[in-house]
Amino acid sequence: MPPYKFGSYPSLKLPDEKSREGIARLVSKVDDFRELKILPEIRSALLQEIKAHTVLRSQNYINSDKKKKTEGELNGLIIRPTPIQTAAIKMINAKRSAGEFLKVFTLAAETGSGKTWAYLAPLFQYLRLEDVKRGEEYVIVDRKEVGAEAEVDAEAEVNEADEVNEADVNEADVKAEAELNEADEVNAEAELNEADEVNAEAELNEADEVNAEAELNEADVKAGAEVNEADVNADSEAVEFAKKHKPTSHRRHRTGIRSIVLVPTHELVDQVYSTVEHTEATLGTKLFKWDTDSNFKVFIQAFRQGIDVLVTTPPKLLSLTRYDSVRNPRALLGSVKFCVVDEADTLMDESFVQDTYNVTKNMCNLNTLVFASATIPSQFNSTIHKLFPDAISVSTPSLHKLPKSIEFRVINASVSPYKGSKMKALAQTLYAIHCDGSERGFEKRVIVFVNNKDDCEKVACRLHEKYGHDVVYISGDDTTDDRKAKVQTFIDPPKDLTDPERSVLKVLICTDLLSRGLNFTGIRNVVLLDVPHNSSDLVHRAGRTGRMNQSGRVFLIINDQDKSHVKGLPKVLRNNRRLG
Ligand SMILES: Nc1ncnc2c1ncn2[C@@H]1O[C@H](COP(=O)(O)OP(=O)(O)OP(=O)(O)O)[C@@H](O)[C@H]1O
Repeated sequence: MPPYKFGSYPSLKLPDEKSREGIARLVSKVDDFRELKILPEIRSALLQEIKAHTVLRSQNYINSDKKKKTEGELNGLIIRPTPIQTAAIKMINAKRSAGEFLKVFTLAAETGSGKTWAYLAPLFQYLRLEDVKRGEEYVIVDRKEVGAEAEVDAEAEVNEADEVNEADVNEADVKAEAELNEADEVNAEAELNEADEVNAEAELNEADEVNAEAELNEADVKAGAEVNEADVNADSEAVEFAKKHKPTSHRRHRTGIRSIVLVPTHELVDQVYSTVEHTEATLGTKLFKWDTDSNFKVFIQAFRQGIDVLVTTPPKLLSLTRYDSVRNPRALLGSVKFCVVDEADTLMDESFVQDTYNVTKNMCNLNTLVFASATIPSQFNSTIHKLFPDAISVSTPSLHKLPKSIEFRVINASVSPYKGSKMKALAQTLYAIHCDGSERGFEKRVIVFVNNKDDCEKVACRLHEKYGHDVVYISGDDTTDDRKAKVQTFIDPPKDLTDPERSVLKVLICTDLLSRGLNFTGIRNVVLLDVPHNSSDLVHRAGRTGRMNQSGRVFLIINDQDKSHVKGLPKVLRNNRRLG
């Protein structure tokens, strides 16, 4: 078992005020990606990907009463860094002092605030600079070819010294907090390392470890993992070099996995993979998705040629170690330098923590570990700080607030006309959404969350049989493909209606599993049929709408028994307070 406790995370923890203030100052100064220290090709890949796929493109369905934007207008959207993107890029990319090896960050910001790019930009930057330091083949950038972009970049070059100072100030704040806590905390990191060493030794002693035919040769991986870590100064030289050069198409093969993004669900594997995939052509990233439909032989081939970014779930990653040719997890993961644990509070809760721990402990050459989440439960926070006392919190000023763009309504099913029936209240709410004249010309989609998996079917059958709604539900019997197919209708943009006067409503009934991280495109209405078990669940479920400050509505259906649980909620929402 991991050397720490885990739990159901009843309350949320806010980073200390000093560190929040420091980050607010940092964020307020930046309004353009060009002001951030990212390499031009990474910035262009980022802007291109966001422009083409941002949820902001769904404004035509969500605000159907406003003038429809043309494709040209949508393509001309001005993309500015969100607060978490500014803070994360600045702090993760900040220069490290000599001797600093593993750096751990927790990124926390409200749902739909662009956390994926907040960790992907530093990840790409890390990979690119590592290439430079290894002396990969590069050609001098043709400035004319790169054009105005590169020139603007040269002009906008950030004053590196200032930036590092700012980051240092924040880091110092965070460190101060960690020191205060240190007295009453066991040094869990030491325990972790010790446990690792014992494990590693045991593994090395295993008779079948010496397998001449092993597909994954540990020596190769270690060789592949060899980067001049101590030479921190090489970083700034590499930045300068990379600005003037770009990679040739024939980069050297390097066995192993260089970075991993871990997520909790297969749907999220697809989502993150497709974001990275959109940059493949621009950045030449070699990526791999290890998921239910992946083939081991294909994986091994990709591994031998080198994987820049692997997207997977912890249990799936662990499943690789069950193949005869992958006996030693360290041989598999020893080359990983940058790891992201997305939806971190889920991946560190009791359903995942063992697997997350088992994979990360084998990343023995890790340089950067990023935990990203929209919520920081107290227990999660203390776990991270026990494991990594120097972990740096990067969180935004609006953390744990529901996005202002969400209109939140509480419906009491105990009163007339529902007379205690939550089903009646739900059916009535869906009927009202169906007829409200919004999302004109498009199929409307609504997501209904319940607390228990078994209730999905019951609710779906009642809605369909008694009220005639077009409903799909997530069932425990679904295969991964079944589930993905059901969810896809809600992730894709809505279909156009041939007759705009007709209103079509589709309903998805699901549990918390689908509340994490998924970008449902243009979903304007979310219904919570059960009161979520805790603030975290409330934040994530509500956060499937109102993404990137778009408008959205959340309906919470309660009855008299629930009343005491949500007593404080209206006030919190009215005054835009944080959930605790
Ligand atoms: N700077 C930006 N400007 C406009 N749109 C953006 C920007 N950054 C990301 N987006 C878009 O915002 C949407 C939400 O991004 P993302 O999924 O990364 O949010 P998140 O913070 O991870 O959400 P969650 O907490 O639910 O996981 C995506 O469609 C993404 O393309």
